[in-house]
Amino acid sequence: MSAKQDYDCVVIGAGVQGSFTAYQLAKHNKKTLLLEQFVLPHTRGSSHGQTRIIRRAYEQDIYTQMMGEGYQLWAQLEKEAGVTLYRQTGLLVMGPETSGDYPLVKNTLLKNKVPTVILSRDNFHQHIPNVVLSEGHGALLDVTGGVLFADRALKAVQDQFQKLGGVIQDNEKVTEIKPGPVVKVMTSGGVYQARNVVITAGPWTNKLLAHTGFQLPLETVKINVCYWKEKTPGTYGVKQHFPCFVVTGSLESKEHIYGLPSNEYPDLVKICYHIGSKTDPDYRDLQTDTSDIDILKRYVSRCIPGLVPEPAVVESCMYTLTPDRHFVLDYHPNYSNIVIGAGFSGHGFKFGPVIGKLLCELSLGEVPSFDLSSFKIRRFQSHMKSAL
Ligand SMILES: Cc1cc2nc3c(=O)[nH]c(=O)nc-3n(C[C@H](O)[C@H](O)[C@H](O)COP(=O)(O)OP(=O)(O)OC[C@H]3O[C@@H](n4cnc5c(N)ncnc54)[C@H](O)[C@@H]3O)c2cc1C
Ligand SMILES: O=C(O)[C@@H]1CCCC=N1
Repeated sequence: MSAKQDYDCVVIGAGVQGSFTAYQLAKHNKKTLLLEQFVLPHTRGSSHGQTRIIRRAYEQDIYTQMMGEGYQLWAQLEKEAGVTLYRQTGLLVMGPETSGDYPLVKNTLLKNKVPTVILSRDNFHQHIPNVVLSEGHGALLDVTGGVLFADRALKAVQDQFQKLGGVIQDNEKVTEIKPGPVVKVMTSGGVYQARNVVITAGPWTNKLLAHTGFQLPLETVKINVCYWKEKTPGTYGVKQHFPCFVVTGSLESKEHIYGLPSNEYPDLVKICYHIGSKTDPDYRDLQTDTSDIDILKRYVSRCIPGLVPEPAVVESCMYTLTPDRHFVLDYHPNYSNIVIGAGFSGHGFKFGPVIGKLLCELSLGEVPSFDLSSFKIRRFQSHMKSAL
């Protein structure tokens, strides 16, 4: 085992959140180490794949407001790295018009003056051909919604971090954390110490937190990432201005479905179900439940008639869910020099640059740029158990 190396901050986990946090710390001239258990790039966590949706359409103001800054920070990274990371397609939101999330999303967009087009049932078809709007559903377009090029973004932020002098050690799993005024981090390849540690370990968060005698109420689920073939190539393509879309749910309709235009694989449209089956991140391939694919097949054949209602490609990914589906952005309850960013609940990618900024602010002891009360650990008081 190599000799101890000292850093101002060690960030554990090089997914989107850890990579942006490390980048922000390096921007603040902190000597920063980013540790990743797998060889980069990898497909075993939550941040891989070519695309993610970016949007301001949310039920809660806080996310819509955070994304106001999010768009600016994505543009800044595009400029710094000289790459395109965002493609504007618009985001189509459909859902029961008077119940569930749709009216909340509509209200948030209008209240926050986000460019929005409300589609009526009469003009829906003219704007969005080849999609059937379900009975009783409303529809709107979050105009600046679109696609983020996820793999490219991860590489860009990690490259920028290294250009700023940051160190990435991949293929190096953290095996132990010894908290204290100086935290000791043991890995499969070395021992490091730092005044501050940030844990951004995605689905493995609780496995790491166990070393600190603490557990969060997190659940990891596997998502089947399905791609559906266009009957006529290009029908739902970015070049045809087909938007990203989200079908919001309600108590009666359990549809929580989202999709992105065909782009990454020729003639294939990515459409996924937002609810997955419980898994262990180290054994996710053993989770073989496909009931989500059955729900998607029925939706595709009913509402997206230009697609073959049988997935042509199925990949996999994981969500790390909190009970209320809001993030965890907070200090460790027992160690103020350990910051936790976790529980991104299947909607965290677009926030990567903002989360990186916020976790960096927490780690530096600065006042965070946004009110983080929705993201505090103490909201789970009744769920939490000590691992001590
Ligand atoms: C199918 C799918 C679709 C999604 N769609 C969207 C979308 O359209 N828009 C959106 O905004 N979000 C979306 N998300 C959510 C978003 O991708 C996640 O919220 C985000 O990627 C979470 O990032 P993370 O950094 O927290 O986790 P991860 O990417 O999992 O990163 C954690 C990292 O920590 C590493 N690690 C863990 N333990 C250790 C250890 N002991 N030592 C060293 N390293 C360790 C892991 O290997 C991993 O690389 C989607 C997610 C999925 C799965
Ligand atoms: O976060 C997103 O935008 C996507 C779409 C809705 C469900 C989850 N991820």
